[in-house]
Amino acid sequence: AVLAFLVRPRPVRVPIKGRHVFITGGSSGIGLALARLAAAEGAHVSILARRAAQLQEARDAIRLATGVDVAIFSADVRDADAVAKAVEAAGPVDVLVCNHGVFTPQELEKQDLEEVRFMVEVNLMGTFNLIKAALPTMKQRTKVTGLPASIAIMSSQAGQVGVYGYTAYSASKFALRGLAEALQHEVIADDIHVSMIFPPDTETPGFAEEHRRRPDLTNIIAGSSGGMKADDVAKKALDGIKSSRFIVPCNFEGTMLSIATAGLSPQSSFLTALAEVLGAGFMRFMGLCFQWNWFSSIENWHSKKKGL
Ligand SMILES: NC(=O)C1=CN([C@@H]2O[C@H](COP(=O)(O)OP(=O)(O)OC[C@H]3O[C@@H](n4cnc5c(N)ncnc54)[C@H](OP(=O)(O)O)[C@@H]3O)[C@@H](O)[C@H]2O)C=CC1
Ligand SMILES: CCCCCCCCCCCCCCCC(=O)[C@@H](N)CO
Repeated sequence: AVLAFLVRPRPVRVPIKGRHVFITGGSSGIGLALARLAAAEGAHVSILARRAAQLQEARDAIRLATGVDVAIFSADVRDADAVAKAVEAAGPVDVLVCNHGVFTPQELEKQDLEEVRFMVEVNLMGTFNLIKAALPTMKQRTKVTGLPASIAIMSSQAGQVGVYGYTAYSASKFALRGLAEALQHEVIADDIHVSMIFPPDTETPGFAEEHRRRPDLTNIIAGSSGGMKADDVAKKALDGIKSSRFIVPCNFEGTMLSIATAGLSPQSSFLTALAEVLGAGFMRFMGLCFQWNWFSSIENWHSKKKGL
């Protein structure tokens, strides 16, 4: 009862049907699955990505699957002006999904700073550009419609725990959490609810590309969490958005990880708050077990390499 009183922001339902859902990276993988799902649920969907041909393909695929036409916008999220133009052309947004992301795993020592900067600029600065562009009209819109709105940010389980080979990627995804926590304070008065999605490895075109060059140890450590299909991640993400959850885990390991890393994040579900309060000590213990296991893998890998 105490927790039911304590949890903030208060849980609300964010409706999807008939509302404008704007998804970046909507031409591929998780973003495409989410666009299809939102369209199937009766949303007006806009998708944004760089490559126009992929956007058109995505639009055709979504039309085939749902009979719905989505609006497409070609822009690089790093280009604030281009993003602002696209958002303006798309019209006021009810649900903004910042899903675009790039990931090229490599040990920091081997990775060029150019590539580090690329990940930070797309994953982090791109999200700033997008939110800055959409927020003013989103705020007006919640006043006019009287319905809660949502800003969802695609993080990763590598945004909850640092993983070998992901120095730049994890940094960019951890940064999004700071953005999201602070932003939730700033937009709650406008009835805008922030959600962070934390998927594990997910079968997508981007992941297939990534997998070809991922260091062995990244594969081993990321393997601690079961892989998922893009459609299943999209379903979890949309459910989380609709129920205005701040933290949205996608699989069982993700639920454990979210309890272990709850920190001082907002929590609108009193059941999850209860799990966090009661589970804190045990989950810390489990986290130490996982780290023990990961450091053992790293040690073994190095001694094997020396042995060769
Ligand atoms: N797949 C996975 O294993 C996991 C993915 N994630 C996260 O989920 C999100 C989606 O991943 P996934 O579906 O695998 O990715 P994909 O690589 O399959 O798709 C990425 C999408 O983002 C777009 N995009 C990339 N860079 C930019 C840019 N600079 N400006 C505009 N659009 C851009 C791409 O289009 P285009 O290239 O044409 O611009 C594409 O539509 C990412 O944020 C990723 O970090 C999190 C955990 C696991
Ligand atoms: C309390 C104990 C919790 C236990 C669970 C721990 C599991 C952590 C595994 C981390 C996996 C990181 C995958 C990142 C995927 C990703 O983002 C890339 N594919 C790029 O897109």
